[in-house]
Amino acid sequence: MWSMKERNLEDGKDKEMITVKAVTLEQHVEYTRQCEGKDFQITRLLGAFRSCISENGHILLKEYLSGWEELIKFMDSLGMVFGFISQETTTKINIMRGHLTGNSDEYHTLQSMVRYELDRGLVNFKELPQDQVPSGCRTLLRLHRALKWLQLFLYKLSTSTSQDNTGELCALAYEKALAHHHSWFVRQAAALAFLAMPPRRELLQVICVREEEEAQLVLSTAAKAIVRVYNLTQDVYEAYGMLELP
Ligand SMILES: CCCCCCCCCCCCC/C=C/[C@@H](O)[C@H](COP(=O)(O)O)NC(=O)CCCCCCCCCCCCCCC
Repeated sequence: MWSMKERNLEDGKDKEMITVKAVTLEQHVEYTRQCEGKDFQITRLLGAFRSCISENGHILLKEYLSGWEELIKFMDSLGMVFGFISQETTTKINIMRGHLTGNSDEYHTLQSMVRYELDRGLVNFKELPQDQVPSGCRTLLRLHRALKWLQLFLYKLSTSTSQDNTGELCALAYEKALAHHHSWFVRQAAALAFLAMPPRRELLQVICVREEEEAQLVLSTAAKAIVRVYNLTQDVYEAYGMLELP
């Protein structure tokens, strides 16, 4: 049933799809009221990553960072094992917030940030001196790469079953999207964290979804919203030759 509607969207008959989705997503939002005590809510994550795209396809940095802050809440709700990943994410967000403070016009969108930092020679195309604050371009690139991991993981989770091991899904997405950007030490630490991933059913409870169909809808909708953000960001980094900033 779900995949039939999915195909309709791909065939361009998106009106019916959006109506069906809106109703079902509404039901999910209604249900999430029962989870209001929880810090993390995937609908908030979805909201942030949807609203961070402006009408002209620019990435709004404040909203983008709010999406990341939701992800930090999610990691924190999973326990201490994920602390180093959450801490690393927080460090990157704080660098970005530091840039935004007092320069809100220059750092309003990804596009304005890139222009501003390039015009002033603030982007290091060679190794960064230890005492220098990393540029917004370099810092956001790290988050951007991790977003690819998230997109793959959410997609895998949406198409998986209760028999699938979530840690393995994490590891597969990690190998594909992120591992080659990380040192040996970080890769070992990530592999250990993946072993501690809760089973799918528990994960769905954290995400606040009840049943399979709802899980597929919510996860795949979130994955699609993130793909859009990822692709727009990737285009900018590619256009300016900044995909490998050290
Ligand atoms: C909850 C499961 C979390 C799995 C996360 C998968 C990614 C794991 C690798 C993270 C390693 C973090 C350690 C530090 C890495 C840094 O070396 C490295 C490079 O930075 P540098 O160039 O400044 O040195 N930093 C990074 O790559 C930034 C990593 C940011 C990690 C963000 C992970 C977000 C995970 C969000 C999980 C949410 C799942 C939601 C499901 C509904």
